[in-house]
Amino acid sequence: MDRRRGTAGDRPDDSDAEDRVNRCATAYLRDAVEPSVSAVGWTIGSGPAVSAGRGVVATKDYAEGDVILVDAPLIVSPRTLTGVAESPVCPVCYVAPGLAATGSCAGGCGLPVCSDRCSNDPAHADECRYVRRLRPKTDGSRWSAAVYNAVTAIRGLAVNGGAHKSFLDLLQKKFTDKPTVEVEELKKNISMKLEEEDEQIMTITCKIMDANCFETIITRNNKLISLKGLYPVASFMNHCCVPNTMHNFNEKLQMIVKASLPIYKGQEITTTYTHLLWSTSLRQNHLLTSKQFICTCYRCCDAEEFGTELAALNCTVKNCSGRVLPVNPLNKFSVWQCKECHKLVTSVEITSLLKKLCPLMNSIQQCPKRFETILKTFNIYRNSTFVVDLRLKFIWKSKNNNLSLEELLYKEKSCVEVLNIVQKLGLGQCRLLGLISLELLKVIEEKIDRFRWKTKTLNIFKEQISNLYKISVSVLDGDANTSITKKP
Ligand SMILES: C[S@@+](CC[C@H](N)C(=O)[O-])C[C@H]1O[C@@H](n2cnc3c(N)ncnc32)[C@H](O)[C@@H]1O
Repeated sequence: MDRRRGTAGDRPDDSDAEDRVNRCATAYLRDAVEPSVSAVGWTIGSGPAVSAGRGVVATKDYAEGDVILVDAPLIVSPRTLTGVAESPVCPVCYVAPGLAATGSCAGGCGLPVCSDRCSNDPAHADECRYVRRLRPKTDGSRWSAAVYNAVTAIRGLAVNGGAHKSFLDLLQKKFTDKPTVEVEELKKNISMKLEEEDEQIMTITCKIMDANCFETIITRNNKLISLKGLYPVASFMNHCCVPNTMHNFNEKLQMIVKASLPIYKGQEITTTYTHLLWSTSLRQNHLLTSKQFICTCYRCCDAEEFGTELAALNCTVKNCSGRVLPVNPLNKFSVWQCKECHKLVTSVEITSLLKKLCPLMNSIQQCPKRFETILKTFNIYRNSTFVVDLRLKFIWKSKNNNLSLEELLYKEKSCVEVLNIVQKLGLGQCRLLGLISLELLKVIEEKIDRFRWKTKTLNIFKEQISNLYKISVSVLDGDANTSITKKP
């Protein structure tokens, strides 16, 4: 990838290449998305406004909540299975039938297709025929994990045979000399030899997915299923830890990219490749291992992350109530320092502490009482990224009508704390804001159901509910995976 920064149009080669990218992007959206929503107020290019290589730049102003882009997936596929305990989803309709219930496709491709209907689905016909010809090594009834994990790569062959194959050439590929695991495993688990050209396309497809794919969420049988989606136009959006967009997925699995912050003409349009509430070290680690770059955005440069102190650990010096933060958050070997007693802690000590802390935090179940005891016992900073993560798990997993009053109030407090962090980080109208506002709204409704409030108090709650409802609707409008049913 060309990481040079310069003015778009400085180099004739660059501007030709950018023209081609923009032509392909516009043609793709014209074909794949309804023309009414494919109008563009952005361009793909390089230059001083762009954080790396090519990026998407606004050609007009956008207000919070404005739709910037609706993109359609060029490839959607199930996530790769990493262990025998993991269950596949049907690669045609994406329901999760469970490992035991999963047979293989009646068409003989060795994929865990859930029903005859899916086996006979025209969308599955070409890949079924292709894989069958490769003679997958299965015992006739079991599905093949190797074929399943290669579905993404195999779907790249269809892209190569289609009208928008140019994206296989245009999109960034993960830089690696290592053989692609999915393709190597497929080769070992079929009786026929892969055609050289097919193998090449499959390898390119995997590298493109590694560099560009989004987590695509779909609802099946009331469960959220996480898939991989290649959205060829949105793929040109670079990362920022305070992105100015958010995205939802509609019923057709199209990605709706909206402005989460005001965006001005000439400004780069960004997304996030990590969790918004992870601390800088977690985000940096994720970006380096999965996308091979170090983010240097203004949030990453601020050890306190705009006062949220997500990375902070409590100081272990007796009688000191200070918090320890990295001196240089961009350097993983940086020394850490207590803000109060100024004691220095080496990165080795921090790493060893985090190694003990992570499994402990992961082992904590949903019970807030036990959770609070652990925080005290192990002297964990109550606003650290780990605690935020636990609060979020509790918010997502607990069912309001099953909670004791104490737990319900704890959930309310957790929602408010998360919303405060979202605000401090300046994340604007991000999806998390919509989802947490919706959860808080439901908690307040549950509280109203349980108590007989006086009219005056009720009116305050009604106003709060109405505000939360407005926020959730404006953020989650068109999101196929959330249901905002009740209008207060
Ligand atoms: C999905 S692509 C984004 C488009 C890419 N810039 C291009 O020219 O095709 C992801 C890649 O862009 C680069 N990138 C994205 N955001 C970045 C950032 N904030 N800092 C440095 N590199 C970034 C990284 O190389 C990353 O692997």
